[in-house]
Amino acid sequence: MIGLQAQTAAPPLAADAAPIVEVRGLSKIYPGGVEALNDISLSFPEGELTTLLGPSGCGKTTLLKIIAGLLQPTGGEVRVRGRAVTGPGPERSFVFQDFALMPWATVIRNAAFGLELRGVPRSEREAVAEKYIASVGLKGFETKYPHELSGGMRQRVGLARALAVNADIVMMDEPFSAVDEQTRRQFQEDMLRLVAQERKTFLFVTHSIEEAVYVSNRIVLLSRRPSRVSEIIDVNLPRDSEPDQIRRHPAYLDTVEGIWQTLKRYLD
Ligand SMILES: Nc1ncnc2c1ncn2[C@@H]1O[C@H](COP(=O)(O)OP(=O)(O)OP(=O)(O)O)[C@@H](O)[C@H]1O
Repeated sequence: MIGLQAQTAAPPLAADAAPIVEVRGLSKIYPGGVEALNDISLSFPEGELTTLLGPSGCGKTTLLKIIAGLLQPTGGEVRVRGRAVTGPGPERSFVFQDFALMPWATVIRNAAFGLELRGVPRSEREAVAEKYIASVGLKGFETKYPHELSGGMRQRVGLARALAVNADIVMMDEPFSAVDEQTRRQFQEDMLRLVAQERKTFLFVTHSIEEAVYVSNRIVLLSRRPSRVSEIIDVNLPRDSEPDQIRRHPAYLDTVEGIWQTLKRYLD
């Protein structure tokens, strides 16, 4: 099938890139006995966007939070550039589902907050924040407060904050779930531009197969809880085409359909 290749197929883009994050034999049993992950092993190539896709409640957020160092696994380990993860680190940033903005702080302060926590002087951190506020399309909104922004704009502030700390790995947990389709598509374009320009590694969680196929270099399909890796798909789309052309391209349509056929098996 065009655009849908098992990991063992001819080396696509993703297979060429060195892994920046390695997950080995990861398991997570929550207190109370919920087994979220069971022996997950995965590697995430540097400079690419990998999406975790799977049935609701299968453990995507759990996996992302363990990689972020926000949650401890029950078994196994995560390595970033070969070093074991024991907690959060400056090379990883996390965009939360609810963006976690401070309501009493302006856009620029919110965007610069990660740098403020690191003790970066105000003028310096605001200069960096300004750059990323502009890059997510919010130039002119620096002095606004979160309640003066739409949901999509608040998400952009969350993204600007994650980018401003200049982490190599940006993790995003369903960042587009609460916005309208138009905003969502605009955001997808922003993200593709950032992946191309910033050369960062993005780890992305979404419920949308179409969104996953549109933005990803690689998609990891997870099974029902306790999650295991069901399939890894390298997405090869004509990225230099217009968005509408990409969404009509056989490679895009075949990949969406192939994933749907796999995920359907996990639905009750
Ligand atoms: N703190 C917790 N304590 C106990 N169980 C939890 C906790 N957090 C998550 N779980 C359970 O672990 C499983 C995996 O949750 P997780 O949020 O990682 O899944 P998900 O794939 O991100 O879900 P969704 O697609 O619905 O966002 C779920 O059954 C959830 O109820």
